[in-house]
Amino acid sequence: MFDTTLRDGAQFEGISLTVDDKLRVAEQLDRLGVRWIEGGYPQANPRDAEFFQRAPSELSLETAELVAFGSTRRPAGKVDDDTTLRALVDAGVGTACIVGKSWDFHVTQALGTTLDEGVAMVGDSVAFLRGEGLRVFFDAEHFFDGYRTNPEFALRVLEAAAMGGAECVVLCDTNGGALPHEVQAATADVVAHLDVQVGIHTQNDGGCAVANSVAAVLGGATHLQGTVNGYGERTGNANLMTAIPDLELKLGITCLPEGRIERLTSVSRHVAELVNLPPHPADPYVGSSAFAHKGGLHTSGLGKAGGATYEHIDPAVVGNHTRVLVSDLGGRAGMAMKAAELGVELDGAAAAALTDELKRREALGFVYEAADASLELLMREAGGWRQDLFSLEGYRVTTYHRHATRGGTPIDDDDEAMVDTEASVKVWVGDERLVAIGEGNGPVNALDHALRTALNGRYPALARIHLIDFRVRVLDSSSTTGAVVRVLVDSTDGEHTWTTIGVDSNIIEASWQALVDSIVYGLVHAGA
Ligand SMILES: CC(=O)SCCNC(=O)CCNC(=O)[C@H](O)C(C)(C)COP(=O)(O)OP(=O)(O)OC[C@H]1O[C@@H](n2cnc3c(N)ncnc32)[C@H](O)[C@@H]1OP(=O)(O)O
Ligand SMILES: CC(=O)C(=O)O
Repeated sequence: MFDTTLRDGAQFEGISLTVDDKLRVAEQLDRLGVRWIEGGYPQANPRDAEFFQRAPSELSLETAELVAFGSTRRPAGKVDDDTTLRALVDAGVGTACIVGKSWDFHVTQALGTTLDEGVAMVGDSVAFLRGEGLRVFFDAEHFFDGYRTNPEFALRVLEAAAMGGAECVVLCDTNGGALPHEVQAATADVVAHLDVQVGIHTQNDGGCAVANSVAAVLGGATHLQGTVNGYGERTGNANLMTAIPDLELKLGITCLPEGRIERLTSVSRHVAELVNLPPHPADPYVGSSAFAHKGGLHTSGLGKAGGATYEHIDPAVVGNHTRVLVSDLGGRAGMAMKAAELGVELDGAAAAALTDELKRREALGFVYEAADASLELLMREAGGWRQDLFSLEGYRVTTYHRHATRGGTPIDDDDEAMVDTEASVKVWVGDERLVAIGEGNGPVNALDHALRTALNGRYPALARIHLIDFRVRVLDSSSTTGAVVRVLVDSTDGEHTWTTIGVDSNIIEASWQALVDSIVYGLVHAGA
């Protein structure tokens, strides 16, 4: 397993890693147990060079070794004064991976040289690095396109790398357009032809990067390059989070040290945090939706005979877990399973009644799969529970926009438009009536302040509950400003986060519903 998240992954649009980020990603890769970590292109930029300088003292790798990436010498150049090759030697690692062209079209057009010189660039460069004491892997760029149009030249390039001392020639589908059957056949041909290890590196332009990696392994490749979450140039690389379990769990080919595959989900999500990209829910094996069941027929089967009915593996094997989603596409069985997941007791009659109520609400625009906290409150109510923390008598919100000009004339020289919002809330706690006013930078903020002021001192846990996100979606945009809106609010108590929902044609009322659910849920879970 050769991970190139820090090199090819860094070529993904939207990723820009600091040296500290790169060190943290390398720690995660080592935690997962890959054999090789391609740390970057030391000649390309000061960040990658600094990574290789700092890594020996700041990383203590247990299973992985660092590899430095570069290219062959320039056409008609000399290996001794080639800055890329020198940077690889100076990177201070034991292994280099260099890329060279194996498609005749690229040699003549992109490099602007002859095919013989193209072959010499590869052989000379590998031999130079070997002479400097490095182990060398050779990435044969555009191998499958080259093999399709001029197999004799493509194989000559691989031979030159092998003769120069490369211990692995890596067949690259650089444009990502190959299909599995051709990758498998070409790989098998190379394996039969050469005496060195053969590897595979695929891009995902045809959506086949993982399939092509698996096909190459079936064709005899024993070195697989890929990235965490499939990050990489353009549409990305082979996603190791998919390829590793495909190979280990489906084909019985060991990729990681014993006991590491169960770290797959946590490493995937941790690296997503480090590169600052949201994890993709539908990613196989590690995505949050990978084992999330929504259809009523599915959840019913799952409830009767367990995960094997609708899950291709036990999610725990890759560190993930089963989730049940309730929606208007589900029935009683899914509702009962979701209640059990949330720790709410719901008998059959209550589950059936709530299923009908939920379908009615979803028709109005509620989506409970996105708002587990509001769903839990609904379930509790279906089981006979009533929240007695507070009840609303009424609220009022006013926003005053005072313009900076009057009749086109500024009111005074430095006056700017002012928008003030004030809310008043009247609630009952038991038989005590509480009235409070709150100011805010908008209606929801003002209502939140007013409600907290009214409840001040009653529930100390309220101080720990904060809103962290607020999303509004217009549900019937044809009604323009009269449309129904859906508000989702994310909240936290510093330890857990939860999501609540409100739907109404009045955005303030929808927000109020989500706000109240958020506070009630937070207080109930704090034991208030
Ligand atoms: C398939 C892959 O993903 S390979 C990795 C691709 N990743 C990157 O390119 C990221 C890092 N790259 C860089 O920072 C820069 O491109 C550098 C530092 C490597 C080179 O920068 P520059 O010298 O300014 O060259 P520039 O980027 O404009 O062009 C690339 C040069 O490399 C040459 N080149 C391309 N492939 C190879 C190769 N396999 N061996 C030697 N030279 C090559 C090109 O012909 C071009 O040379 P030219 O300037 O004489 O036309
Ligand atoms: C080397 C590489 O990243 C490629 O050929 O796609």
